[in-house]
Formats: sequence, structure tokens, C-alpha cells
Amino acid sequence: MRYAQLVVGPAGSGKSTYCSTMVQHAETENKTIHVINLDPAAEYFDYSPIADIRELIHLDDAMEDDEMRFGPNGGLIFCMEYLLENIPWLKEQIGEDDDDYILFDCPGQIELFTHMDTMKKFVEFLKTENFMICSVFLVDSQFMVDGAKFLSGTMTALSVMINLELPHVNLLSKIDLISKSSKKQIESYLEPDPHILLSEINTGSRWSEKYTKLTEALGKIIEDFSLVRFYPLNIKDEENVADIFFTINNIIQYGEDADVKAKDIDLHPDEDGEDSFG
Ligand SMILES: Nc1nc2c(ncn2[C@@H]2O[C@H](COP(=O)(O)OP(=O)(O)OP(=O)(O)O)[C@@H](O)[C@H]2O)c(=O)[nH]1
Ligand SMILES: [Mg+2]
Repeated sequence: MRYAQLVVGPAGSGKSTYCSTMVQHAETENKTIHVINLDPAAEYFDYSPIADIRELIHLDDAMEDDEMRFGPNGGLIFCMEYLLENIPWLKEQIGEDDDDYILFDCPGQIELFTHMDTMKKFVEFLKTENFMICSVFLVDSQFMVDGAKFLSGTMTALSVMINLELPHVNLLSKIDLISKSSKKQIESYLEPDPHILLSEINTGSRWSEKYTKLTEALGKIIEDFSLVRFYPLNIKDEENVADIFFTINNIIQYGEDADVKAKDIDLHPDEDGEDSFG
């Protein structure tokens, strides 16, 4: 088995920073994780990737092509499709080592994940390569400080989750930038109670009166999919980073083999394991 996190989220939500943070944190636990950059327009990140889509195709290649005449958005989608067509390239970069753990730093164009099937095909490829995968969806907590925005962010998270059909973790990034009072507000959203959200949104304006039913229906969806839960991510809080790493590792069953192996070593062969339940 191999292990992967598909790190997704809107532009600027902190995906690349999250990848660097995880690599550094894993080192403190004596674990090695790798990062692959899948963003053909990436300008800056401070990890050293083991593979980089820009070596295969750069966004500028797609945009500068006289025949195709792509803008940045169409260009990016073209690049991702180009990657799929050239999957042997990636396969070679990834290699075949068992137990490898790779973070895929994805582009921030969210429609690639909410309704297009490009990334879904990519996920299928990873599955055939024996990867246990978790999608990690980041949203900037600064954009989640009122009910309406939270509802919108939640719907995006839900779309990604349903489209990718993967075990899924939502993170509220950049918590270190949030003021104390906003932090309280955000805490009430971490395991969102749709009724509280709705009462917040439904107060006052004529617009909200008109759309009460719609908002209620959305709230019901969120409740029914009680899977929508957010974890705060504070990259400056080592304990918080460790918790998130641990949670995701449990989901993809990383480290479980190691535990089993450790237990298999019988330290007291004479006692015949009788103490196990003592
Ligand atoms: N204070 C703080 N800044 C952060 C955090 N995460 C990201 N940033 C900053 O936010 C900006 C965007 O972060 P990136 O990690 O590049 O975000 P991204 O999602 O990879 O962005 P794109 O690849 O452009 O979609 C950078 O200036 C980061 O330094 C965080 O947890 N705390
Ligand atoms: Mg990035």
C-alpha cells in the first residue's frame, strides 16, 4: 500500500503552505512524506517536490499556443487533461516504492474538483497505483466568519466530497490570523448546527425572506450529510498540526501496518501472550 493526500481548496486557501507544514511536522515524527506539485501555474512554494507538473507542461505553454488560445482558466483545465494523457510520465516520477506517502498540491481552480471529472480520473489512477487516498479541503477561515459565507463554503466542501468520492477532511486554514471574537464565531461552526446557521442568515432582509425555503433546504442537506465537519488548522500550533496529521493517517490507515508488525514481535515468548488482556 501507498498513501496520499489530495490537497485541494480555493486559490490562496493555504494548500502549498499546508504541504510544507506537514512535511516538516512528519520529520519531527521521523516519518518521510513527499510532495508533488500539480499546479501548472505555481509560482511559489517552499517544499522540494519529488515531481512537478510544470516539468511536463506549464500554464504558459497552454496559453501561448496560437492554435488553442486559452485563457488562464481553460488553460489550466487543458494542462490537467494533458497530465492525464501523459500519465506514464507521472507514474515514472512516483516510482513503485511501497509505503510511500505523497501529498498532491493541487491547483486552486475549484471547478476541477466540484463537478469536472478530470481530478476524478486522476484519483482512479492513484487507486490503481495502490494509493490509499484522503482528500483534504482547505478554506481560508477569514472567509468563514458569517453564516452565509459558511453555508457557501460548506456547499463547496460537500460538492468536492461528493464528486471525488474519497474519504474527506475539511480544514479551516489560517486560524492564526483570526481575531479572538471571530474565533468564537468560528467555533460555533466547526460542527455546524444548520438551524443556528439558518436563524442567522434568515434575519431581516427581504431577500432572505424570499429564499427562506431554499436556505432551509440547504441546511437540511448539510444536516443529512452530517459528514460536513471542519477542523481548525493553525500551522503555528504544533499540537494542532500533529492532531490533523494523526486524524488523516487514521483515515488512510497509515502506520497501522507498522503497529501490527511491532505487536507481532513477541517479547515474552514464555508467557504465550496470556497477559494481553490484563
Ligand atoms: N498567517 C498565515 N498565513 C498563511 C497560512 N497559510 C497560508 N498563508 C499565506 O497565504 C498565502 C497563500 O498561501 P498558499 O499556501 O500559497 O496558498 P495556496 O492555496 O497554495 O494558493 P494557490 O496555489 O495560489 O491556490 C501565502 O502568502 C501564505 O504565506 C496560515 O496558516 N497562516
Ligand atoms: Mg499553491
